[in-house]
Amino acid sequence: MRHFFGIRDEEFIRGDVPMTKQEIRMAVMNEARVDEDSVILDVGAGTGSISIEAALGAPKGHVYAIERFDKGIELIQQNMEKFNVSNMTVIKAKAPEGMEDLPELDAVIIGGSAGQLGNIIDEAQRLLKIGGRLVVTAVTMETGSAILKELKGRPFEYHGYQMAINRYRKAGPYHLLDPLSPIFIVSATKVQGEETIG
Ligand SMILES: C[S@@+](CC[C@H](N)C(=O)[O-])C[C@H]1O[C@@H](n2cnc3c(N)ncnc32)[C@H](O)[C@@H]1O
Repeated sequence: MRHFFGIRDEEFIRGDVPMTKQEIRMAVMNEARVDEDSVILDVGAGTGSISIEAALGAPKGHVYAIERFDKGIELIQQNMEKFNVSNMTVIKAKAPEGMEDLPELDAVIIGGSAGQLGNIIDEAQRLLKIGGRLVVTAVTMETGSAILKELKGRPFEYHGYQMAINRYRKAGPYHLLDPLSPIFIVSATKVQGEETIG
């Protein structure tokens, strides 16, 4: 049966590793154009929420999840088991390490880079098909602006936006708004030739 994106946050097994929230995850899946046979790389996979959604949305494809810390790797593996996901390979490495031997990719999603953004994008550029998608998220203004700097002069067409989600929270008979951390999303498509601003 087709997977409809939008697993609720509380369905994931979580620790103290930051996780991409449902509403943001949906935007990322949409920007990554995850299809049933997509081959996807998730860099900085954290608890695995993006990797799991992508793997369920690409049952004939494959997801590679790179995470540098053991506590994340354990959560990713637990979530794979919980969601019965087998079309996924977990790689413990600090990217761009771990990207050397990957196959051609339809999408690369970057949710963590630890000072390696330029080197990770170098590898993503090499691995992505023409028409493949690069989706980068950032919560700090510094990383948000580093993404734009790193895309300059590269063969990607891109657009971006900031998402600020305010969730309903019940307060007695009323509803208040609970804000999530605003996040920058830059969504790029690999093209032949030089960069253009979309
Ligand atoms: C904001 S969290 C990502 C959350 C994830 N998308 C999820 O839904 O659980 C960022 C993660 O990236 C990892 N990370 C940061 N830089 C990395 C790198 N260069 N290689 C691999 N993992 C990295 C961090 O350890 C952290 O778990």
